[in-house]
Amino acid sequence: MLAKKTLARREAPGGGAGDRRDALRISELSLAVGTGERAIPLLAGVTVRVGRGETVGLVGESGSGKSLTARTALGMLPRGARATGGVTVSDVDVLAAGRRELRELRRTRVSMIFQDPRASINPVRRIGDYLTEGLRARGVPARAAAERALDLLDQVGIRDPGGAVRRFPHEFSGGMLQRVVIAGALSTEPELLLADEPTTALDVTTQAEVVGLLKEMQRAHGTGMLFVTHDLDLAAAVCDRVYVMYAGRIVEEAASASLFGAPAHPYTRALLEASPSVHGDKVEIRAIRGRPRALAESPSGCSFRDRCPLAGDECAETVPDHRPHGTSLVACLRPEQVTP
Ligand SMILES: Nc1ncnc2c1ncn2[C@@H]1O[C@H](COP(=O)(O)OP(=O)(O)OP(=O)(O)O)[C@@H](O)[C@H]1O
Repeated sequence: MLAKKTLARREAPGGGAGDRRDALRISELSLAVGTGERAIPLLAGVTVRVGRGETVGLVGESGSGKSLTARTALGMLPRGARATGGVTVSDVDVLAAGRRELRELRRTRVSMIFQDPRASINPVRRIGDYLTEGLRARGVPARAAAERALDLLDQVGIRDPGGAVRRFPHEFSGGMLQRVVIAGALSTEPELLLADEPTTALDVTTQAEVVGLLKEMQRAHGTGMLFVTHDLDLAAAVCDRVYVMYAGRIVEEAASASLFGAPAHPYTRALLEASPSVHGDKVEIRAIRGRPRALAESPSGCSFRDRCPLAGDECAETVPDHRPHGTSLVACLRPEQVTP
């Protein structure tokens, strides 16, 4: 009942996929820790946009900067980090926000789901308290918050919500607990959901159920979702658009269908060739040569050039700008050699 009311309210001002207002806008974000000669760059010129009701993937190998990028939307920067560029959630300037404003932002507009649900829930608090605290903090009366918790548990497929609210986290399996976390993340009807490898710790069947549930809930609530994953199959199945990260930079952006069908960056192509099922009937799996690099240790010019089969001398000279190629925006001097 409550969910339907919520839905109506969300859709009235043009919610869901039709809303053009961005849930998240990261513009030319650069991040470094340390100062002077000791400064270590972590991200360079990262631009990511998530529309309301849109699911946007952030993919790349371990250490490429996916989590750092996602966490900036919550104002969670590494200790001593300096950021330049812009990070806006709805109309809030995250980089300029004070502690109180950030707390408010996290309480009302942005939620995050991590890989391990047990890390997000206090083990000694009952599920009911976990679900109602965000609502209570927003001024929802105790009784209405309790009803809403039951409703949310029902929506995420927890049987016997009345019993579940009295139980503790250890009484749930990993998959069931991740459902509870999803219910908690959506309880405050955030405009933006950051999902950082939300299914990596789950077995394959549970993974599919949780992803299906996330999509369904996200659509119903008109929430924008930034979906961080190293799993291309999952990104292809879940995301409308995808950004590919390498060594602290975005190297390609495209609609999901075109990115996985016709990659324009040699790194995207290499990732696809290293992933058996996204690549369909091409059964030969080729590991990407060399190892992924952090931004601080990447070569001059294009960061990928020491692993790239297409690299030439000019790739060492400058960091390639993003330019359109086919339906992608790609940071490569030779995309026509990847997709003619
Ligand atoms: N506080 C910090 N100080 C220094 N370096 C950091 C800090 N936090 C992250 N890094 C480095 O920044 C890079 C990007 O880290 P990040 O966690 O964003 O990668 P990721 O793409 O999410 O990888 P994974 O899939 O393994 O989580 C890594 O090389 C990491 O070691």
